[in-house]
Amino acid sequence: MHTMSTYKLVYFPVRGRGESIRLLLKDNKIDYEEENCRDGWVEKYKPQMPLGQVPLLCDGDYKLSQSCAILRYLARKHDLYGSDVKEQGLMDMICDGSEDLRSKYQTMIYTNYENGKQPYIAKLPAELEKFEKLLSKNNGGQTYMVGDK
Ligand SMILES: CCCCC[C@H](O)/C=C/[C@H]1[C@@H](SC[C@H](NC(=O)CC[C@H](N)C(=O)O)C(=O)NCC(=O)O)CC(=O)[C@@H]1C/C=C\CCCC(=O)O
Repeated sequence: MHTMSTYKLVYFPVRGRGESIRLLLKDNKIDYEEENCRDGWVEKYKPQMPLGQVPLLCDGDYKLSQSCAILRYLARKHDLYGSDVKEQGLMDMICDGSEDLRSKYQTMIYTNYENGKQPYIAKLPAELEKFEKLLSKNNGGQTYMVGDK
C-alpha cells in the first residue's frame, strides 16, 4: 500500500537553500516528496509562494517559506530543537551564522564571481574554524554542535 508523504518540499534542482532541509529530513528518516519548480517558475509557481520565493514546505494545507523558518518548524515539530532555551539559542546562533556565510557566498557568485571567488575561498578556513570550534566543545566533536539529537 502506498502511504502519502507527510511533507512536500518545493525547490529548484540544486542544493542551494533546499539542501539543509533535505539533510534534516533524510538524517531523521522523515518521509517527504519533492517538487521541482524550475519549469514554469515565473508563471506557475512564483505567484503561489507566500513571499514569492522557494524553498517552500507543504505540511498538508500548511505552507511555509524561508529556509530557516522551515528548519525551525521541522525541528520543533520533531523534537530536534534543543532541550532548553539555552540549547535553542545556540542552535539559532549557528543557523544564523551559517546564513551570514551563505549570504556572502550568494552575493559573490551572483555579483562578483571573477574577482570575488579567490578572496572568499581565502577567508573560508577562518570562517569554518569558528564552527569547528563550537563542534569540538560538545562531546569532543563526536556528535553535534549542540545537544545530542
Ligand atoms: C537549475 C535551476 C537553477 C535555478 C536557480 C535559482 O534561480 C536560484 C536559486 C538560488 C537561491 S534560492 C531560490 C530563491 N529563494 C531565495 O532566495 C529565498 C531566500 C530566503 N531568505 C530563504 O528561504 O532562506 C528564489 O526563490 N529565487 C527565485 C526568485 O524569483 O526570487 C539562493 C541559492 O542558494 C540558490 C542557488 C545558488 C547556488 C546554486 C549552487 C549549486 C548548488 O548548490 O547545487
